[in-house]
Amino acid sequence: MSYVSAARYGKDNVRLYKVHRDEKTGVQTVNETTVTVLLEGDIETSYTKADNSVVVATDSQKNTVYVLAKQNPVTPPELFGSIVANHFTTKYKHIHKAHVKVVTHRWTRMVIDGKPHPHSFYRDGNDVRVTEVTSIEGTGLAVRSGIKDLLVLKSTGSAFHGFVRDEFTTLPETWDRIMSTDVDATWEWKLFPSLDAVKQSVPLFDKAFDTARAVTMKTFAEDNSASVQATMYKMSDLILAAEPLIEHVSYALPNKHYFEIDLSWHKGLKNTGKDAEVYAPQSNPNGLIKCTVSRQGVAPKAKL
Ligand SMILES: O=c1[nH]c(=O)c2[nH]c(=O)[nH]c2[nH]1
Repeated sequence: MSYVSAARYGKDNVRLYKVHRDEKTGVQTVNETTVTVLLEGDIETSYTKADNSVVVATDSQKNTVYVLAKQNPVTPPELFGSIVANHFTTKYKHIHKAHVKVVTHRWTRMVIDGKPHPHSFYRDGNDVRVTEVTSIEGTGLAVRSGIKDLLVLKSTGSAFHGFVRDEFTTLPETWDRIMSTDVDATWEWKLFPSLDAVKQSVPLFDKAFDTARAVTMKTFAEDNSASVQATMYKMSDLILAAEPLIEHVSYALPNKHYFEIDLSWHKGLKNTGKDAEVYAPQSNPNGLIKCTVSRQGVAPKAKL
């Protein structure tokens, strides 16, 4: 009649904070993340036969995250995610895949009277660093890193013209528009055959994150954009060029529209075209433009 064709389960929204206290200098360093664990394996009978003997309780999964956070470094998140994912596929014979997502929230050290403060931090942006690791038994660790919710806007330097015009088209062509998006960028690393291989690459992860964030902002700011599509391709290409171990870069960019407002009805006020100053930001609908750019010679990315 029916069968379980796909199943995974685990703990979502495991919030985690870890502090490092440097005893010599008194400087403290903090890290706050939200972790998701999802396990796959020989677990069908827990669905079809109420067989809980195959269930590693999600409560135990949460406890495991806390214990591993105490016993291991939690940064970079690619390493911590790999440690947690690898734990589940090695500890339990019947668990063949473990998906671990680590969302890192920003805590930036305060500068007080020109000096970095030893133990005070502030949230300098709502963007988060997202790392997803899948430990695949007998294969290795698939690691995907990214930035999410980085809200950016440029007030000029963006055009959109030459698109299909037919009986469905009302959008005027523009050579100067506002461009705004919430950046969602991910980059996928060449498969790591083991946890040791991830450990050997530790210095690359923060470097790649800083590069991707900087490339995204610089390209967004400096590109004379023909479209969201053309700009996001340039960003992806630059990230691939900067880090040889990255095989795929994906962006998903909402096009957050700002509409001109015709105010000519009020005493002939000019507020369109080159006279536009007051705009109406739109909440919805919005464009949504996605792409994955892969290194030449690398097969298209696998769906995990
Ligand atoms: O950069 C853009 N790409 C599109 O595909 C598109 N479509 C649209 O209406 N405006 C835009 N802008």
